[in-house]
Amino acid sequence: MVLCAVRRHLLKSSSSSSCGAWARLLQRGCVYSSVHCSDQGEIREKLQAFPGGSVDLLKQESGIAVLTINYPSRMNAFSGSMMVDLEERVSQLESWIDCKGLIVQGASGTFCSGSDLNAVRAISNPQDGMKMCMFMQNALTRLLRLPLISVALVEGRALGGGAELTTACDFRLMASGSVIQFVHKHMGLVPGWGGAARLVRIVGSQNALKLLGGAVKVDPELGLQIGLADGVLEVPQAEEGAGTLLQRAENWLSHYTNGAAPVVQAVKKVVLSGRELPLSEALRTEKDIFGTVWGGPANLQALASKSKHR
Ligand SMILES: CCC(=O)SCCNC(=O)CCNC(=O)[C@H](O)C(C)(C)COP(=O)(O)OP(=O)(O)OC[C@H]1O[C@@H](n2cnc3c(N)ncnc32)[C@H](O)[C@@H]1OP(=O)(O)O
Repeated sequence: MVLCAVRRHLLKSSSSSSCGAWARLLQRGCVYSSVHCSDQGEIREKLQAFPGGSVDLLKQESGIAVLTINYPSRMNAFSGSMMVDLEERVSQLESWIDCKGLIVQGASGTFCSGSDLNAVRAISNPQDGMKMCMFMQNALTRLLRLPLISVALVEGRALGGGAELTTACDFRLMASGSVIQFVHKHMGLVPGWGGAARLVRIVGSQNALKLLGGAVKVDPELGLQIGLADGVLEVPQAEEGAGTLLQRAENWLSHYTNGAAPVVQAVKKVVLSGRELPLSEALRTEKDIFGTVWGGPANLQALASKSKHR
């Protein structure tokens, strides 16, 4: 059922060169099945009862958006309303036709300290916990499947659900002094927002077992060593200005997002299909996505310019 859903997303989107078709399909609902999604409205209402902070989206003309987890007084922990915010921002990104890239960051020098423990305490009964878990799994799976190239810019701490959020991006950039830590075991938990499944795919099962079993603090050096981090950025000196780290992340990301939006989106889609579909279906989907860029404006322009790849 999961595979069918993924293939439907990819095939439908590849039959149209627009990002909108892809977006509409994803917006239609859930990443798994209607069973998991039947309670979305109910849990959304419950989550809204735990307000505080916000998740802010800035879409830029460059095609790069910035998503900011913003609740500094709680180290950017996710309140209930922020979980709903996140899902809404993902919907907005799904319908952004010119999207190419996304930077996910935390406000005020730290990434995200997971779920808001005050909200967690209040909804600690198993039924609501499961619904919240599925709500966040759904939102983060859709985030990772966006037809753009995303990077988590980790400054300060990414703890618990914050660490899981980093794995819902294509890349992770760690600022000097930052830490990613799956603290779930210390909380008597395991990841439930899809973070374990994604972590295994990023660092392999041996490393994932070590990180989860030992609640290991991953600093930039270890992050690079095991492949959790894709790059390390020096935190700028105060006199260099507050926006500089973000600018550095934008520069880093631009290596992958330079070029025409349909081509960047197609790159993400072929990689996504390779990652999520069995080989025969991935090959068919790749062919269909190829068809959306073959003979397109960027392809014709490249052919006309007789470019050499030296
Ligand atoms: C999905 C599963 C999950 O995510 S479970 C949640 C996992 N996260 C955690 O357990 C984080 C718990 N918090 C901490 O370990 C520390 O607060 C960290 C983040 C290391 C920061 O320490 P420190 O720099 O000393 O600041 P502090 O403790 O004084 O925190 C500042 C204020 O922020 C709050 N805060 C922090 N994290 C959360 C959280 N997850 N939920 C709710 N509130 C949080 C602290 O309580 C503190 O608030 P206050 O100033 O005492 O009112």
